[in-house]
Amino acid sequence: MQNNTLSVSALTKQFGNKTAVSELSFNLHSGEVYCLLGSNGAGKTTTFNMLLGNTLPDAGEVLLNGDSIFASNFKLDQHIFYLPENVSLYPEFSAVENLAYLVSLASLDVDDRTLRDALIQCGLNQEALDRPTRFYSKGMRQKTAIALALLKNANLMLLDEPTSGLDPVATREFVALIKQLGEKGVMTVMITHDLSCAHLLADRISILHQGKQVAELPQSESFESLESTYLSLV
Ligand SMILES: Nc1ncnc2c1ncn2[C@@H]1O[C@H](COP(=O)(O)OP(=O)(O)OP(=O)(O)O)[C@@H](O)[C@H]1O
Repeated sequence: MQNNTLSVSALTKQFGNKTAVSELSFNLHSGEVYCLLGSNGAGKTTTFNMLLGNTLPDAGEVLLNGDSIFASNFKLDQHIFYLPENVSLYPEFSAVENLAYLVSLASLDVDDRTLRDALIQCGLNQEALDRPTRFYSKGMRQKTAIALALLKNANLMLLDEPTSGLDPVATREFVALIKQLGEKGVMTVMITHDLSCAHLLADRISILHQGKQVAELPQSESFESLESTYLSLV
C-alpha cells in the first residue's frame, strides 16, 4: 500500500480584483477522499487548475509526499491523475487500444496482460475490452481512464464532477472503484455537485463559497445534515 500525504496550505489565487480562491487549506492521508462542494464561481475549478500546475497560485503551497508540486523538477504527470468530467477516448479504438496509447504517452512500459488486468480491476467486463469505445457508456469510459491511474501508480487523483450523468448503478460502481483505489493508498480530491456521492465517498467535505472555505465537514455528518449545512452556507 502506498504511504501518501497531501498538504494544501493557504492556497490563494487572484484574478484582477477578484479573489477566486482565498487561503484554502486542507490535508489528506493515504486512501482518503476529499470533496470540494460549492456553487458556480466558488473557486473549485481554479483550485484544480492550481493542483494540476495549470495556474500558479499567488500565495500558498501544495506538498505531495513532502515535495512542492510547484517546484520545477516536480513530475506532476507521474504522481497526479486527472479525470475530466467527460472522458474522451478514440471511439474506433477498444479500451485496450486506448489504454495502450495513454500508457505510451506516459512513457510506461506495460504489456498487454497487465493492461487487460488493470481494465478488469477497474470494473470493465472481459467481453467489453476489445469493443470500440464508441459503444461505451460514460461509466465505462471513466473506468478505462482510471485504469491509467492504476498503471501509473498515481498518488493523487483529481476527479471533476465524476458522477454527473451517471445512473445510480454506475454511481455505486464508481464509488466502489474509488474506495478500492483508496485501499491501495491512493488519495482523491473530487469536485462535485452530487451531495449524495460526497456523503457516500468523502472522508471530509469542504464547502467553498466565493473563494472561501466556509466549512469543512467530517464523514460522520448525516446526509440530511450535510444538505442543510450546504444550503445554509451557499
Ligand atoms: N481566468 C480567469 N480570469 C478571470 N476570472 C476568473 C478566471 N478563472 C476563474 N475566474 C473567476 O474566479 C471565480 C472562481 O471560478 P471557478 O471557475 O474556480 O469556480 P467554480 O467553483 O469552478 O465554478 P463552476 O461550478 O461554475 O465550475 C469566478 O468568479 C470566476 O469568474
